Amino acid sequence: MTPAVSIVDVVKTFGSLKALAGVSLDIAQGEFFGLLGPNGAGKTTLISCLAGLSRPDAGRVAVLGHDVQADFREARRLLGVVPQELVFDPFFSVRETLRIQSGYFGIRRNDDWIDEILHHLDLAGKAEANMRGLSGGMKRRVLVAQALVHKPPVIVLDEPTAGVDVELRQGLWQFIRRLNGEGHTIILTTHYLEEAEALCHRIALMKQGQVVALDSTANLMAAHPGASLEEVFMRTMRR
Ligand SMILES: Nc1ncnc2c1ncn2[C@@H]1O[C@H](COP(=O)(O)OP(=O)(O)OP(=O)(O)O)[C@@H](O)[C@H]1O
Repeated sequence: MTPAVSIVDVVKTFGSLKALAGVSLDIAQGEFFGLLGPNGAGKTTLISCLAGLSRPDAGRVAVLGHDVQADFREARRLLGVVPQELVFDPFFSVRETLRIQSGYFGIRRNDDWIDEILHHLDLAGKAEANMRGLSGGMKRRVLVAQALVHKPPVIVLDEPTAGVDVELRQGLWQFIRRLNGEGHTIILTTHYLEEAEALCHRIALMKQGQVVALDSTANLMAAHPGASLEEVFMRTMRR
């Protein structure tokens, strides 16, 4: 089966800094995949290359077989990205923001799906509120909603729960799990390692632009009996 995501020998430099020093990784369709690593490891840079927002110096990235550079529109359509940074037009309401995002993908009359997403993200009561009036955690949930408007088969979440309270985090994971159960591939970066441990089938640990461990969550844990994923992470990073 075509991988959901195929990353081959990707290098990305910023001046003398190698943010990605040759990363290769396949993520299968339907996986719940964790991309973990300390600040500056290269996770967001890799996601930017995947989303076509950043051009690698070398290597190839494809989404469901569509090359991100050569076939950008199709690759982008297959991908939903929840970015780390909160960037919005403050004058639009939540619903308008989601309608505009739907329009980018050529989707009209998307309100049934928009309402369903808003319901699952506990934002239904805020549909007509202006973005500038939302709290940080609510804005982050709108970012998640924005990534889902076009029902992408591959969903990338870059630290989606930063600043989201415990109850809503649970609701968010329930919804993401459901989407995964329905066949969507999920790629998650997070610094909450207990979340990654509970959710991800397979994990890549990144350090200084390289993948330093890549295995099923069960195998990673079995190699360090009695240790939590946080301890496995710390030991791997110290090596
Ligand atoms: N546009 C840029 N210009 C210069 N350096 C950059 C740029 N984007 C990223 N970097 C550098 O590349 C390295 C990898 O950054 P990246 O944001 O990918 O890390 P990360 O693993 O996502 O970290 P975090 O967990 O803090 O989000 C860092 O050293 C960062 O400073």
